[in-house]
Order: sequence, then structure tokens, then C-alpha cells
Amino acid sequence: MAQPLLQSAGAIAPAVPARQPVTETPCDLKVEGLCKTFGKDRSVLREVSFAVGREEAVALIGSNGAGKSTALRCALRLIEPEAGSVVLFGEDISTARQRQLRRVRTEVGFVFQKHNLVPRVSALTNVIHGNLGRTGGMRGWSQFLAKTALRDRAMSCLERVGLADHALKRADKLSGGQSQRVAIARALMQQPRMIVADEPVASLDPVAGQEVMDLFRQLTREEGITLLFTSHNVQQALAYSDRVLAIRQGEVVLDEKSSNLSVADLGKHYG
Ligand SMILES: Nc1ncnc2c1ncn2[C@@H]1O[C@H](COP(=O)(O)OP(=O)(O)OP(=O)(O)O)[C@@H](O)[C@H]1O
Repeated sequence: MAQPLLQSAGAIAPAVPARQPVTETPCDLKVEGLCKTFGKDRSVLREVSFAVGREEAVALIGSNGAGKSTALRCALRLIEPEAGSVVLFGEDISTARQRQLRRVRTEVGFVFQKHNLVPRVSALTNVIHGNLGRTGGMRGWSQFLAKTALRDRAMSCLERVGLADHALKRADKLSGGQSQRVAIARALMQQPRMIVADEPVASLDPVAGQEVMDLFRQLTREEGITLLFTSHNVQQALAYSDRVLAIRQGEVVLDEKSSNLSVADLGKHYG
């Protein structure tokens, strides 16, 4: 059954208090009964439910238009589902207002297919932008110190992705693979508990794509970061995840540990 309607941002809180976390095992994200319709009757998500365990790497696969990106966006309330519940890091955000949403989402690093870097500034500045909001209330010397610390941290994030040498290069002079690495460094800058990546390597050639996926796996394992990513590529999904979710026409049709699956199994659920 679908859960009660989610409220839009800024709406008045319901008289009934928000549902409390219902996690049986440690779980960073749990969604239940998400429904989303575009326009009058374009039903894109139909009671989508899934969970992402702490420090787990979960791949969400499906063909073009299956609803993967919409599922990710609704799961983080970047867009509003019409129904369903969302528990993020143990906090029920189904009816959360913008302020609570912003706070909880600071612990999520986003990486998209198009890296969305600011083209005319350096890789380093792009990474610093991942966290500039946190110095907003500071003034004078404390702001200077905070910015110096941010710069040092951004440099260390670029080192983590192997791009310290390119720190001062303009973003629009970087290759696709390098740009995606900067996007990962920018996500790391937030010191996220979870990274959500929407087709992070779809626009890269196979070698650069594999390097970026290797980097995701290495960094998330070393730093204990949960990973939820979407992919069209069943081999890649299997290779880089602990668990695979397949979505078809807005419905979850498979939710299984990667170790129990073969590429052929996944192929059957892809479409
Ligand atoms: N803002 C929107 N307005 C109207 N329709 C939308 C909107 N966003 C997505 N859709 C439609 O919803 C369906 C699912 O889109 P979604 O982007 O979630 O699929 P996807 O599985 O991520 O596909 P792809 O792999 O091609 O990115 C598509 O038919 C798409 O056209």
C-alpha cells in the first residue's frame, strides 16, 4: 500500500507526527511505496520500495525511461513524490521541511552523468564550492581561517582522486574522466555518509568509465561511504555493487545480492 501523501516543501506539518524510523538492520536510506506521476497520467514510479544498508554499494539498473533517475530524486526529495515514505540516516524526512531536508542532505554527495562543474574556474575552486555554504555565517579572521582549511581539504580531496596536479587547471580544460573525478572530489568535500551517483560514467569511454567506477569503489570502501548508483550496464552494475535493484516501467522487479546474480540473470530483468 502507498503511504500517505508527502507534503511539498514549506507546507504546513500534518497533525499526525511523522513516522519514526523503521529500520530492522542498519540502513542509510529506506523508501516505501514511492509513487510519481508526471503530467496528468504519466505514472513513472509505482509503489517503489527499497533500502540501502549502511556502507552498502547498491546499483539501480533499468533501461531508458524505466524511472531510475526519478526514483533517486524522489528518494532524496529533490522532487516530490505523490505518495510514499522516506527515511534517510534514520530520520523520517517524508514530511520534512526545506531546512531539515537541507541539513540531512549535507550528508549526501551527489555525482551526476554531467558533472556540472563551473567551467571557467579551477578544479580546486569547483571542489571548494562543494562546501562553501558552511563558512556563510563567518566574518573576518575566522572566515579566512575557515577558507584556508577548506582549501587544504579540497586539495586533499583532489589528491584522493589523483588530480592534485590539475588543481589549478580550468574545469573546461579537463577531459570527461578528469571532470568526473573532480565531481567525485567535490562530493567527498562534503564528507558524505552516502554518495548518490546518477549514471556517473555513462558519458565516458569504457576505460575512463572503469577507472571512475574503480575510484568509487575504492574511496567508498576506504572511507565507509554508502553508495547508490544508477547504470545501464549490467556487467558494471554487478561488478561494482553489493546488491542490485532492477526497475522496469516504474516498478522494482528485482532486489538481490550481487553475489547471487549472473549477467544473464540481470539481463532477464533489464528492460
Ligand atoms: N520532469 C519531467 N517531466 C515529465 N516527464 C518526465 C520528467 N522527468 C522524467 N520524466 C519521464 O519519466 C520517465 C522516467 O524518466 P527517468 O529519467 O526517471 O528514467 P531513467 O530510467 O533514469 O532513464 P534514462 O536511463 O534514460 O536516464 C521518462 O519517460 C521521462 O520522460
